[in-house]
Amino acid sequence: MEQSAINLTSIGKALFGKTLAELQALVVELGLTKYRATQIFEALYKGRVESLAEITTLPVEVRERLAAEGFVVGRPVIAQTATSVDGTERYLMRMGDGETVETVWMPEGDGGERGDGSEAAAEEAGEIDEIESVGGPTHRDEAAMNGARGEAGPSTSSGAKDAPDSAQDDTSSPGRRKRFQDVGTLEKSGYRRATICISSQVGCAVNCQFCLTAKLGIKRNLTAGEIAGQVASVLARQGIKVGQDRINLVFMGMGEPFLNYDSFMDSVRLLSGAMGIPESRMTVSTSGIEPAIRRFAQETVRPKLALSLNASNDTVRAEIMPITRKWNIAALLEAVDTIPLGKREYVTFEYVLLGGVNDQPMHAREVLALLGGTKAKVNLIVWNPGPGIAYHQPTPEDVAIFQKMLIDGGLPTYIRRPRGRDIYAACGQLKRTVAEEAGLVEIAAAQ
Ligand SMILES: C[S@@+](CC[C@H](N)C(=O)[O-])C[C@H]1O[C@@H](n2cnc3c(N)ncnc32)[C@H](O)[C@@H]1O
Ligand code: SF4
Repeated sequence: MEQSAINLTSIGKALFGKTLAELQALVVELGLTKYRATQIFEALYKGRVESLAEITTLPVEVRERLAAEGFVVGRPVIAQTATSVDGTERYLMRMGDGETVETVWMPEGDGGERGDGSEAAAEEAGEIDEIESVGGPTHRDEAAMNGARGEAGPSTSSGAKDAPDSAQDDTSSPGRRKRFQDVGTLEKSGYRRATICISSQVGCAVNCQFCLTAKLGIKRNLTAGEIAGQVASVLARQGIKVGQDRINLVFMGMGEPFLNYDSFMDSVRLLSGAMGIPESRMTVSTSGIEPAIRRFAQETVRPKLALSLNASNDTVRAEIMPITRKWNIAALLEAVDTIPLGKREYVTFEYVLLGGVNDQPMHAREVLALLGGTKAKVNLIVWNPGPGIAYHQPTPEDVAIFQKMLIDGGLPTYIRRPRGRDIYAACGQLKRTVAEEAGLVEIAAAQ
């Protein structure tokens, strides 16, 4: 790995993240032939090189010229790792200017992608071979055409299959063990399946009261190269063969992707166009930035959308997510309605269950009133605790009742499997310093 990739203060000299057109402009400016840009492009995104020296398709003098001009590959570097008992790996990713974010590797995923209409979810459920991604009616139109709530959604039995595995991490249960054995089986059958959770900002400005990342505040946006580069670094570490292995991406790590919209969307284009991961295998989660949701609805290439609803009315939501005072639930749902959905595509509504705050039957009824009759599915997330955050986990009984009420009301409802809670890698736990300072996580230096 080139030393300058770590010490570089200017991230502007990073090649990783540049489009082919940008690389072409760059090489032409240096007086090199345009074809060199294609070689660099291939090496960066397909060859997964970490340093200029590894771009052996380029003549030595061209590599030296690039180095002399200060250019580096500049892909995020895995500086530290933590491994969970459940197989999840959490990486501390260091950027060119020394800032760090966290990225999570989840063999087999966390269930967050289930039932969202994505290719991955549908294949997993054995529903389809192929899926239409954009251009259909909006989620309310489609539901109306189906004539019934949740008619096109996963069956309630499939929701029940993900049964409340309680508010506790249950990695010792036979069911859980079987899921991990399945990874080995998949490997033997020739491919691997995993989900990578990506960060979009260093910290976050949104200040959700239940989220550990919020405690960081916002330091800066990540560039498109830094967002896509997290994926490239993890794929390289895991030896993943894109096109053969099944990789899902969730933009659910540190930060609010829709407050870094342009870089987020540029990274989507790099990941799909240059790195070959279809956008139908990507899901972006937003806390609800209304103008950005409307913009997202206009994109021709876009991931699936997950909206962090997290409360059934504006009063509770404003308490736990102060951003609700800017854009309330009604405004968010109207914006979501403008998204043209594929035939089997759903909008996911994430709902973090906080004991005694938003997890009671009256809240479930309000959720049904908000989302009933739409092409929505709900992902319940049992709150993951963090130091200094004074919420409680819901009881397993309350989780079960909440899920059953939504399913009975016609909303496909899943419970997200918590991954890597023991290493602070689960939803909303990505805040390295707090966890480490509290002595809760053992971090190993990356090999
Ligand atoms: C960490 S956020 C990142 C994406 C985006 N900023 C958002 O809020 O949707 C991903 C999901 O984690 C949820 N979350 C945050 N803190 C959590 C916690 N402590 N336990 C469980 N889920 C949490 C959020 O509500 C959101 O649905
Ligand atoms: S839940 Fe999402 S938007 Fe809210 S503070 Fe955490 S990362 Fe930011």
